Amino acid sequence: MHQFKVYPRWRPLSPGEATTPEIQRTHNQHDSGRVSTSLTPASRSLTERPWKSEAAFTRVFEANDNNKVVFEAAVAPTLPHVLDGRSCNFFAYGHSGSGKSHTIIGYDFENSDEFGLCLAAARHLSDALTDLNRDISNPAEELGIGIRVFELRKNVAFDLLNKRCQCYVREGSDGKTHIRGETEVLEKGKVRVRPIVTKPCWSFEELRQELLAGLKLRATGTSTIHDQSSRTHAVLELEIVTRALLEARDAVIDRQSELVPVGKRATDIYIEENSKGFIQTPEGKYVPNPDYQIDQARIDAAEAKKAEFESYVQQAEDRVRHVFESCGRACLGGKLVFVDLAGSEYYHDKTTSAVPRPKQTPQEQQEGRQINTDLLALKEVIRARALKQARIPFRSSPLTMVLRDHFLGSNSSDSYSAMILTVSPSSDQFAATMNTLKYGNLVGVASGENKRTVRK
Ligand SMILES: Nc1ncnc2c1ncn2[C@@H]1O[C@H](COP(=O)(O)OP(=O)(O)OP(=O)(O)O)[C@@H](O)[C@H]1O
Repeated sequence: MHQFKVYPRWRPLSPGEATTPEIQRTHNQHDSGRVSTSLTPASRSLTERPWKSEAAFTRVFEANDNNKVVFEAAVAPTLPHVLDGRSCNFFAYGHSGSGKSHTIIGYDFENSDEFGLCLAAARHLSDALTDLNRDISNPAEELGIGIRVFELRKNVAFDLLNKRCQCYVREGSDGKTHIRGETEVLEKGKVRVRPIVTKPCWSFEELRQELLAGLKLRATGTSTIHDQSSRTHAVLELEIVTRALLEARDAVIDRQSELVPVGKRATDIYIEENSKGFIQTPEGKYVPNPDYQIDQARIDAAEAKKAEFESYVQQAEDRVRHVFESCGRACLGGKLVFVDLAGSEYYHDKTTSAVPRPKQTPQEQQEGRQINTDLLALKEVIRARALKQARIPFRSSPLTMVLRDHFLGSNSSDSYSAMILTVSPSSDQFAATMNTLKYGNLVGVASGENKRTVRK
């Protein structure tokens, strides 16, 4: 069964907010086990009115719950699924400064009680893999954690483990999502279409260093962290890998890269022959050119070459499948995906939001529209999955395209996702907090829907 849980997390008042009154909130547990939340503003105004969610939340974390409490409740129960080879996804959503980075990445890399969810999960996974590796003698089969970190803005992914290189989110002819960068020319004229880099880590310490190095790029690559980081979705992926798996996947990228020019040449020859073989009449119709006989043998030779290179890709993909089948470890390919979603200040749902939007520049408005599209698409994907619809609208936005494989995973009928809604208790932030909880409420309700309760 696909589970999607939503957890509001209230952060403490910051030192700057110490004298501000707190938003009054009460939580009510329903028979379903889910929790509803009621908010009361410090003072009544047109935009700040009491609001009550539906029974949409699994549990509410209060300001005195540290990262360890959140990890134990929301992430730790999913680790057995990851060690069984499945994908588990965690989203943090909230206004700028509400605690998304504190929750997902954490600011304390020494005190394990304050590790962000990603690092805490990596430490637990690492410990589990150390145990599993004890009886492995072949280095190619040693289990490690492959880490990928990128920021997503529109359909561009900035690879934080590869100098913020730009990659583009596209759907391939195989129907899968590919995140690929420019074509690199290597030695001996070999070409390679650069993928998002996977850094394999064979110890927790190695992973911590890779993550820290990548996150530094997130900060220095933008003008101010708080202003800019809220306008992108940050994606951190941890996957259980072996050297054999990474090598097999690299071979797929190499074969696909080799196919690109061969496929292009076949297309070019086809177009060239057909543009010579037909002419346009004065009436605008295309008819065979009496002065040129299409060279079908040339087209066929190019197509045959393309088919040959496609078969190399197929063989490389078969090799990846073989690595999975012969590994004998169910955990191979198990994934944890953490997404620090763009700031909720950009989200606006016209059916629910009475919250005025902050004044934005035209560029911010355009980015805001894209973020809105992403977040609505995410909600619709969650809803379609809860309803077990045959067609899940993954193509609706680059964010949902990127998440497609993670949602489907190796066993789409048994996956797990959760969203942490980070909110500020400061009454100054009432509108922002309510906006975040409203989105979480929609997601929570959507994920709880099933065929019997579907609303027209
Ligand atoms: N639950 C919490 N407990 C203690 N401190 C917190 C908590 N949540 C957030 N903070 C503190 O609040 C500040 C802002 O949090 P954070 O940087 O995580 O916000 P953010 O939502 O990621 O912002 P942005 O989207 O702008 O990057 C940080 O100093 C962080 O340590």
